[in-house]
Amino acid sequence: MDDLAPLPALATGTAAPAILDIQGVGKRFAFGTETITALSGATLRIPKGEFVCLIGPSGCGKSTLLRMIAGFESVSEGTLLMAGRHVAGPGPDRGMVFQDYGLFPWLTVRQNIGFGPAARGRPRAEVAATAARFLEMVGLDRFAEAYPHQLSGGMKQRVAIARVLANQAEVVLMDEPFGALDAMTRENLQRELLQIWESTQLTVIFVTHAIEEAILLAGRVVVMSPGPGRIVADERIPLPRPRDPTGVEFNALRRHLAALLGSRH
Ligand SMILES: Nc1ncnc2c1ncn2[C@@H]1O[C@H](COP(=O)(O)OP(=O)(O)OP(=O)(O)O)[C@@H](O)[C@H]1O
Repeated sequence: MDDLAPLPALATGTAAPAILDIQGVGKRFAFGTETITALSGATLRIPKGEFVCLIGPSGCGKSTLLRMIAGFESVSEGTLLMAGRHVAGPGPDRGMVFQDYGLFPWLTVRQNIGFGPAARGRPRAEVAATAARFLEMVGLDRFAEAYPHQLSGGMKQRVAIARVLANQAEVVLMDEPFGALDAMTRENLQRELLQIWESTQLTVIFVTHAIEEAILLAGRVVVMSPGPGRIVADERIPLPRPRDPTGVEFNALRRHLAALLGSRH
């Protein structure tokens, strides 16, 4: 792929390669005459198929890390490898889902979902079949010819997820994707996202402020702190799914993560 520069020599160790290998990654921004260190020394090894949540207070560099993985921001220090290759820019193998949906308002739902394959010049029949498959996966067949302004927030977010999947993303990067939705819609989409994740080989990296959302969804929760942004903990969530937020173990994890965050959530 031309957006990922191949390494001169790939490691050939016996361990399964991580789909994302983040080693000592930092990000500095020039801000007027100052330099802001948004992230420092982030190290994470994420195997294919993992569901990882990033949590932490505002300004701890969650979005910055996600944007570097997406290839929207360069890396100031350290190395960031996707499938063994340096990330040098955006690519269809990494899809981003934003809180504000980011749909093309002039395209129908079907056209939004088929946008990536169409833009890459895939044959028309293949684009149509791909769009139909993901329309069905997110339950929006009936709204295929609707425009984004005719959809609810939850439906728009389903389109955004389907668009990323239709583009054959291997890693889905989600930046507080359900933050703007009402509680019931959020719960439905959390459940649907887990179903999609379980039925595919996707790797999901999901940013949230909400401890409960992280424990509901993730196999692993990465806790970050600000000033400068750092990874301060990397916790497994050993509970079987579906998870019960009223359960004793769930609550123990909630208290544990709140203590790590140093706050009273
Ligand atoms: N383009 C930029 N130029 C200058 N500073 C930036 C830029 N982008 C981010 N920052 C700074 O980097 C730090 C981390 O920002 P980031 O958006 O990654 O945090 P976050 O944890 O995602 O916050 P939130 O939860 O509020 O979205 C902040 O201090 C922010 O002001």
